[in-house]
Amino acid sequence: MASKEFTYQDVAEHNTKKDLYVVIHDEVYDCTKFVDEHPGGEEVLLDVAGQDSTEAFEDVGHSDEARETLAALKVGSLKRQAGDPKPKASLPGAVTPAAQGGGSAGVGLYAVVAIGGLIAYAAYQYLQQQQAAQNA
Ligand code: HEM
Repeated sequence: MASKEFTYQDVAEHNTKKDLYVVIHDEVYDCTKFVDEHPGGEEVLLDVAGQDSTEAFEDVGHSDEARETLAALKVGSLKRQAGDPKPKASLPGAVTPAAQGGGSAGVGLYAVVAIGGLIAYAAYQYLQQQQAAQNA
């Protein structure tokens, strides 16, 4: 199978029904011949023509058969360059957890552990007192 490298700009040029490339999981697929056969209709493919359609493809929950069809349409892989749209999983401008002060999740976790510890300690103390009271 061809393993040509495409830039996002290369793929973006193939954005018509007669020449339709899409990017899914950073691989490039030529859906030109498939667009008329797509059980989900041609519209959805035209909507994502020349773009990253990873999210659209995954949201539908395509079958293994669909994934096999997809594999057969592969023409190469995507070569990301600076300034390209980010992979669909992280939306443009989205704040990454690290930039958001990655500590916050950790602090929350510490708080849960600390509170859990306090509760356990209080329960232990309480039981000790109960036992002491019984033995008295
Ligand atoms: C580009 C490669 C794609 C391939 C090879 C593909 C293939 C298929 C196949 C084989 C089915 C039949 C059901 C199944 O086996 O899961 C299907 C259904 C469907 N596809 Fe795609 N698909 C592609 C892209 C997309 C995209 C980008 C969308 C965007 C939303 C989409 C939307 C749908 C929908 C909505 C159905 C359900 C149709 C129904 O059950 O009535 N597909 N696709």
